[in-house]
Amino acid sequence: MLPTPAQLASGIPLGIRTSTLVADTRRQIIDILTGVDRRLLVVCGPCSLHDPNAAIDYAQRLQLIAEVFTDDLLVVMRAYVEKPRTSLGWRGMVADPGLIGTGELRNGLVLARATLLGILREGMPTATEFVDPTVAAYLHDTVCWGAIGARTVESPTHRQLAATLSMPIGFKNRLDGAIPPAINAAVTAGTEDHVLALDSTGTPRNRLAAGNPCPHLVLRGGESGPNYAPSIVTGVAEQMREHGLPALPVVDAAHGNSHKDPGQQQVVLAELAGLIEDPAYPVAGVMIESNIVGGRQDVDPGLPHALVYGQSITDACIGLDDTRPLLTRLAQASLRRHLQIKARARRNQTDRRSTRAAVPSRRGDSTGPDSVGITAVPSCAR
Ligand SMILES: O=C[C@H](O)[C@H](O)COP(=O)(O)O
Ligand SMILES: C=C(OP(=O)(O)O)C(=O)O
Repeated sequence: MLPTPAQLASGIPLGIRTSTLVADTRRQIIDILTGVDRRLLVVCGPCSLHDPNAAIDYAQRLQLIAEVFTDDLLVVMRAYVEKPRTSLGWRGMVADPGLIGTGELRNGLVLARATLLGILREGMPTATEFVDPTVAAYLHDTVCWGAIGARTVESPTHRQLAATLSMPIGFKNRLDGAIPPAINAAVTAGTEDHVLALDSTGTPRNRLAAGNPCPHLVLRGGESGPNYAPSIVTGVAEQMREHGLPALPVVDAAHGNSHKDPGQQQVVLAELAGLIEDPAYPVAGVMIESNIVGGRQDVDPGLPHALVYGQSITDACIGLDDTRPLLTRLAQASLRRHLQIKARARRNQTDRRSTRAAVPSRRGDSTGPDSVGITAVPSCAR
């Protein structure tokens, strides 16, 4: 028998420092997604975690880089312990920690929870994709940002799962590039609903899910091509607002936006940095697939542990040496965007002052909001 979620959590508990980090980061991410916090969210890290030591090592190295940019970036580490596959393939640390397909789920759950906690202990906030709703019951409290991926975005079960989760959830556009299913998912997940869910003792319950506190979109490109062009991103932000979901989208520089090619991912990130400087480009963040060593490798079934340390066994990633300058460039873009918004607000204020001086009878009129691309909107959280 497997442990219940409560049994696993009591063996590998969150401490005060780590649970505070999770709660604070969730709040900060929501503020960024809704334009209250001016920084850029950066979800950055390996495509998947297979080696706990390398994962903690990456977290330590990323933390040292991220702490330099805290004024301009909120860096959250991709800590993906479940992998959705197009067809057959390794399904991640939870399902197959031994990398040989023997399904050691007990070890997988222990290793995944311990690794997520280890990353938090290094001071790095965590991001993951929720693939199996039952697994979510074991890990959700260790996660600051969550994704529902391109392969599951239309699944009612995953939308209901997101409605029960308290971290902001990003919904990816479909593999073929279709965006409306992700908008439908965000609307559904943001709505209160009765769902069948396991409680921490593993007992099935008819639970009233509050709705996700900040459902938003992740534009990951697709078979129809990349989807981070300003016209697409602006359209998505507008549609979300029309649905009463004020969260700005995140752009995934990997996957369909760069054909899983880390060289192309760097090109996309450089382009994104240029776009982000313009306050009219309404994005809250970017996603990067990065690892200690760039590229990818196959697991040899006969020698599953003869692997290059710190290199992906799923999608090819950008190496950390190349990730550092990209984060520097994104921080610069985030700062420039902020300075442009401030300069524009100052110009608007001066214009209003001169209008008032010219038309003294309009005393008492409302000045109205500044006309900048990213304005503070009410928080998603209810
Ligand atoms: O992010 C990782 C992969 O893109 C995802 O798990 C699917 O991979 P696959 O198409 O190789 O199965
Ligand atoms: C599988 C992933 O992404 P997508 O759903 O966009 O393919 C991922 O981010 O690991």
